[in-house]
Amino acid sequence: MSDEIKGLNEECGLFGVWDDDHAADITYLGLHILQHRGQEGAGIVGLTDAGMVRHRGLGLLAEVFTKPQQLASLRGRAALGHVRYSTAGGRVLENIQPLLFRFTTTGDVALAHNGNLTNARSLRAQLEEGGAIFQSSSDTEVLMHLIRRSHQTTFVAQLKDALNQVHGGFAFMLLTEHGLYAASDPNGFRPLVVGTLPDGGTVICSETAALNAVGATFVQDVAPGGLVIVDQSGVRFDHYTTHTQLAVCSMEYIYFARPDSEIHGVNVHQARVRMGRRLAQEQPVAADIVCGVPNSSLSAAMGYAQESGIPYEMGLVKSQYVARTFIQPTQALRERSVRMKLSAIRPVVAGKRVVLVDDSLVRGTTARQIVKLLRDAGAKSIHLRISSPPLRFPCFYGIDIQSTHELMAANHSVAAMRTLLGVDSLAFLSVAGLEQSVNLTSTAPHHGLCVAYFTGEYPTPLDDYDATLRSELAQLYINVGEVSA
Ligand SMILES: O=P(O)(O)OC[C@H]1O[C@H](OP(=O)(O)OP(=O)(O)O)[C@H](O)[C@@H]1O
Ligand SMILES: NC(=O)CC[C@H](N)C(=O)O
Ligand SMILES: [Mg+2]
Repeated sequence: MSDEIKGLNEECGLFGVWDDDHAADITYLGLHILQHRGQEGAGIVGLTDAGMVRHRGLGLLAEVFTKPQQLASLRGRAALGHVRYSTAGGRVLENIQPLLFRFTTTGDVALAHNGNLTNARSLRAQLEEGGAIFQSSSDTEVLMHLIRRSHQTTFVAQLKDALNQVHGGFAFMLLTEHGLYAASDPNGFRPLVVGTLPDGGTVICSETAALNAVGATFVQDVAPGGLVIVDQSGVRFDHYTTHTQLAVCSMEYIYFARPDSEIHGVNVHQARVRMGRRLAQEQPVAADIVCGVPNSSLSAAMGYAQESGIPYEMGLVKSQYVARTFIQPTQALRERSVRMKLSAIRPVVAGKRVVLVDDSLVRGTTARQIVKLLRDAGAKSIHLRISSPPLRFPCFYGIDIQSTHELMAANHSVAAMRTLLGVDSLAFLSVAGLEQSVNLTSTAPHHGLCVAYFTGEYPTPLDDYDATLRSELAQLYINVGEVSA
């Protein structure tokens, strides 16, 4: 499996329904709202009168479900869906989730996962040694093998046993004939929420935006270490461990999640506006206009403009029909899609001193292209402001950066990046500024956020990834303090 671990992928979206006649259709709609979380593949398993039926494929949801019959065949009172962006295991059909396991004695199980397991490689090696035969190369599958090998006697006890053996980032959902189950890792890295449908059914999914879209009412976030069990007796909020410490992925607030979602009570758009405001306080500059980089930085740009008093302008336009660049799998594809995706509005930027606000700088592809666009359109000066701290360390909990090699800020000082990007000034939000802007009500370190990609402080041991990271870091230029040049 190690050869197949990709360095350039990110997260996934989960959506499950229990006890509604339209479970599969609702799941389809919910996945559509979560499409931004994964574009490599999609799948839905429906619990039908004829047992569990699955339809899955590579590509966007609309590319996978092309005929009404594909969805109709999944109809029943429960369903589980997934949109994938791989973190471990290749972009091949057998890794597209939900994974479906057929058991003639105990009934079928569908499994879906958002996150990345840090000890999957070593667990798999042990399991294979013991005779396990895997059907995929994704990290996700180890959970099912651990469930089946558990000596506990009930499914819930076996599941808890298995959840205590996997490490890293996970929001897991499982569907059986008897219930829908959802679990969050002990740090709650990835978002996962529970809602109620108008007719009393239950929805569990990655983001509240998907609850809203299907008319469900938010009930609560799945707690770190929590296990939610939904079956004929209702919804139970249980847990598999009490050794927990909230460390929500801060990149969810910065970039991944939809602005209309709420994670642990914090609206994503409003958090981004506060990041922009704080950035304006920390890194002011004299300029004529503030422009965001559509889409994800528009909230932060608005915040920067509000706080600085510099007019907010639409300097860049985005084509609606090009997918997110950050999660395109190769550098060549990323560069091409940035060019196809954005263009400058010449009369807005010509002759102006522009504060360009983006939410993150990963490889620098987007910023390099935009600077060129703005210069070509006649901008007088460009002051790039990033509403997150410099990304200098990889993530092993589900974001698509598993190596320092591709991180611009891990390989260059802020001053060197300013020159490489061709901007007049460059500055980032501080880690404290980020934490206070998100403003989670948590007493955990970093106000309940994971900021490992900025500070190198990982909330958990890195298991299978530890040795590689250490050797990479030993070779790097990293000066963690500096945020402006
Ligand atoms: O430094 P880079 O490697 O270019 O990556 C960073 C960029 O990628 C993301 O945008 P993306 O275009 O993926 O999505 P968006 O349209 O939602 O902002 C992010 O918002 C930055 O703009
Ligand atoms: N991005 C994700 O959450 C991916 C889930 C899982 N690690 C996979 O690669 O399929
Ligand atoms: Mg962007």
